[in-house]
Amino acid sequence: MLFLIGLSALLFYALYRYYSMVARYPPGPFPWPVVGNMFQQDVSRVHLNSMRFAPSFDGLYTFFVPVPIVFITDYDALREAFVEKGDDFAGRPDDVAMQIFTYEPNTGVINSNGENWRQQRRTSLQILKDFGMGKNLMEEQARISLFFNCTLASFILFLFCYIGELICKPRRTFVLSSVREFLDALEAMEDKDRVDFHWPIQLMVGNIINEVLFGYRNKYDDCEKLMNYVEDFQNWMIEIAKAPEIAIGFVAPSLLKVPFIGYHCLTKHRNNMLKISQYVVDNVQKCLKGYNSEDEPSCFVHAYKQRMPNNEYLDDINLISTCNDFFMAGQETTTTTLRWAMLFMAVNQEAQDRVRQEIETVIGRDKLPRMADRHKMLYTQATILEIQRVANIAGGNLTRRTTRDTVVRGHKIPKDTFVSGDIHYVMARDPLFIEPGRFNPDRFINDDGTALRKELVDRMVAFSLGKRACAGESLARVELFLGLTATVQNYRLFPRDEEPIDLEPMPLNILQPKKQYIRIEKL
Ligand code: HEM
Repeated sequence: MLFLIGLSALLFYALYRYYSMVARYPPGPFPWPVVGNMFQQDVSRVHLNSMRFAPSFDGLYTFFVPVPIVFITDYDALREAFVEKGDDFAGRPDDVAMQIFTYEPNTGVINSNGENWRQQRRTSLQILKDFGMGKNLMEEQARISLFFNCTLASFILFLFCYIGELICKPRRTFVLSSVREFLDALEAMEDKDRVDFHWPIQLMVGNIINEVLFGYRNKYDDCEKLMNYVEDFQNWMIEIAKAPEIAIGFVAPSLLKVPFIGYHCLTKHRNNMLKISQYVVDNVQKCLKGYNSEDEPSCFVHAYKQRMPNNEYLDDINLISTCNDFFMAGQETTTTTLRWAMLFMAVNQEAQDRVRQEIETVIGRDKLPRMADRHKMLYTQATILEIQRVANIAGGNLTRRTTRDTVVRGHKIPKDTFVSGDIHYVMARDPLFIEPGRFNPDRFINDDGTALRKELVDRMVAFSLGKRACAGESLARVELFLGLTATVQNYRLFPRDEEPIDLEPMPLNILQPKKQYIRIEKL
């Protein structure tokens, strides 16, 4: 009897402790002791979890798997957390997933923390900017209008500066060269009635990041190593998604120290990642052999190396890890979005015609589109926003970690809590997206057709928000714009009569379309 009373008291105390812990987090679906909400989630379709749970809570909820993760599902709450309280949400977890994915602990951009992350991210963004990604590419427009407005003296000064810059800093055309090769590959296809865009897009995007990082492109008929990297990486992602044993590392990280458990839950998967990353390591090392500190850097590796003497955080391991991050993050995301783009264009003939009409008016048929043209192409911009919104490729966003105790929407969130900014849910369910399931680029354009609707553009959060938002956004935007417009300028895309297009994504972390074919017609 005494034993039973003692056991009940212990049980009661354990329950009290558990639910006291639960009460420290924002409310969410009821968690059961020990297992939390683990059995309430759809592991293969994590992006659908918030569809079930978010409507019952006020923009954020906690899910225990069994460690607590706070999901932020409302745009304003996401802004409050990631932008207004950006520093509080700028951490990444140091959990088993991060150990599997990172080249070395706390190196590179995606998974590092603190000052090392800040320095790697800042340096990478500066290098990309120097190479003309983002703003610089768009400056051409401003220069041309300056040409007509200035006085003679300032015009001569401007001309000297402009020519000087052209000589010293030759404008790189990483993206355009790869887009041209992509069009050549389409041209060379014999059967245009049955085109799978996967590999042509994958190689275009892979070559762009390859050239940015290592200074060279793979020829289409000699790119086995790049293709192996892509295939191995995809298989590895599928393997990880189907490896329930990794969950042990989340539930009881201390068990990872036990050799057998540690090997199966962590080391085996990590070793596979290191094998795949050998492509990046080899390329970085090859690139470093050709480095000369006196030369103008022609690729990311050289530019990073040149900065090393002036920054104690920049070293060879961080260089490899950062290249690894950019190579990984820079391929599947943009490739998947462009693959969806081609399918949406084939399904939505009217939208495709309107994009082509705009290309013909602004650019014509004879030259390839440039980023500078984008500002005159409102409908095309709206179409790309809508493609990203409907494709909604991030099944689960990268997890953040709170760096201190903080508050969102009046709910306390303790330091070191894992947080997921549920960008998938925001793009699929924000009330400003009327009929969210319908592909409708016009939703992004104001009533008189003169500008984009800022409040909706802000809610297209595919690149996430705040200090940890996508570091490759400017490059990705260039790839999406040039990849899509160059295709539509040169080809008409149709569904095949005998094969309707399937817009249901595959259940992976990055929501890819299923393998399928469309018909293209040269213009
Ligand atoms: C359509 C294409 C892309 C999409 C939708 C996308 C989306 C994202 C998202 C959602 C995140 C996580 C942000 C967060 O923690 O809240 C992220 C992070 C990141 N992305 Fe992208 N991305 C794309 C393309 C790229 C490209 C082309 C590169 C590299 C060239 C890149 C490099 C990175 C890096 C390095 C991070 C980590 C940033 C950090 O932790 O500071 N991404 N991206």
